[in-house]
Amino acid sequence: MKQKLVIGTRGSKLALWQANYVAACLRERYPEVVIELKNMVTTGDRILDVPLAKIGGKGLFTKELEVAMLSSEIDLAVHSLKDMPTDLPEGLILAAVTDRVDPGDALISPEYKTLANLPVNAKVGTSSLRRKAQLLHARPDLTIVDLRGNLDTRLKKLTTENLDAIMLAVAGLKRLGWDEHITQVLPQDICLPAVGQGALALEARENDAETLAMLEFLNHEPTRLATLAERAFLAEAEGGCQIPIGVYGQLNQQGQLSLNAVIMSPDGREAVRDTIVGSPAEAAAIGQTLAVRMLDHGGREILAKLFEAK
Ligand SMILES: NCc1[nH]cc(CCC(=O)O)c1CC(=O)O
Repeated sequence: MKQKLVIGTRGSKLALWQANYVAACLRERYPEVVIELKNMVTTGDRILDVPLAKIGGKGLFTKELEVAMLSSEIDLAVHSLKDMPTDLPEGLILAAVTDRVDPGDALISPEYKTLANLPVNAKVGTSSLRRKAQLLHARPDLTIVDLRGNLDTRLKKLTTENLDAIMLAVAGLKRLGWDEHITQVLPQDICLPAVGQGALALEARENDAETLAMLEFLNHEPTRLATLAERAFLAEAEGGCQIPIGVYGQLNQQGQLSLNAVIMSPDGREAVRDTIVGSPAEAAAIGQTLAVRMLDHGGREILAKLFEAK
């Protein structure tokens, strides 16, 4: 067993909460091991004034941490699984995927509370294409305003930018103890989450058997399998740019893996929805099969138009 583990993390409040959470779990499990945190700045943290969809490129919030891991400056990195690209750099693997706090998306609207209650043309802040498309699908009249920055910045913008509502992940709000701001958790028939939303990913070196073994107890196998299917779906559906996709995988009571997904045009007018159920042992194949099926049933046209528009 290692004497010391260095955890790399971004410096945002949410990232620090997540890294400290993992550090606390490790300290409790291995009281004799020194657990250190190392703060790092990623490209995604540096560029705050450009909509994420426009920066493009994968791994905006992970790359600098991965470089540090490969050079053994840090032993593991804690990320929101949602922010991790589907293909990891050579030599790095997902050592563990934690149980999800909550996969859902929340509406925060102090005045109107729910989506149905928002007045015509209400201004809603989000910088996620996925949330934008699903909001517009349900409410084509809404005006969607770009909203970037850390969770605290975004909450402040609700007031400073005169927005009627903003949308954020339930998980992030809960972790920071800000869930009392939530006025509605959107049902999944209106808004499907992002791939991996709500789960933490522990990334480590593939050849670092000691660290991998020490992290294993943090892995929640049903969540790992469900998100494996979600990530396989994304890898198959995505042509290299951010696209409006929602997907949620879950092990049901019979132990079967079910996956619900939607592919939408950015304006929310076109939508392809589908569901698949299968054996968790086939998680990756299930995700891939669903993506192919949805691409064949209208998804490809939606994506083609998206690329044309770029
Ligand atoms: N895109 C940033 C990000 N990455 C992870 C979370 C929340 C926590 C999670 O989904 O696990 C958030 C904030 C948000 O989307 O509102």
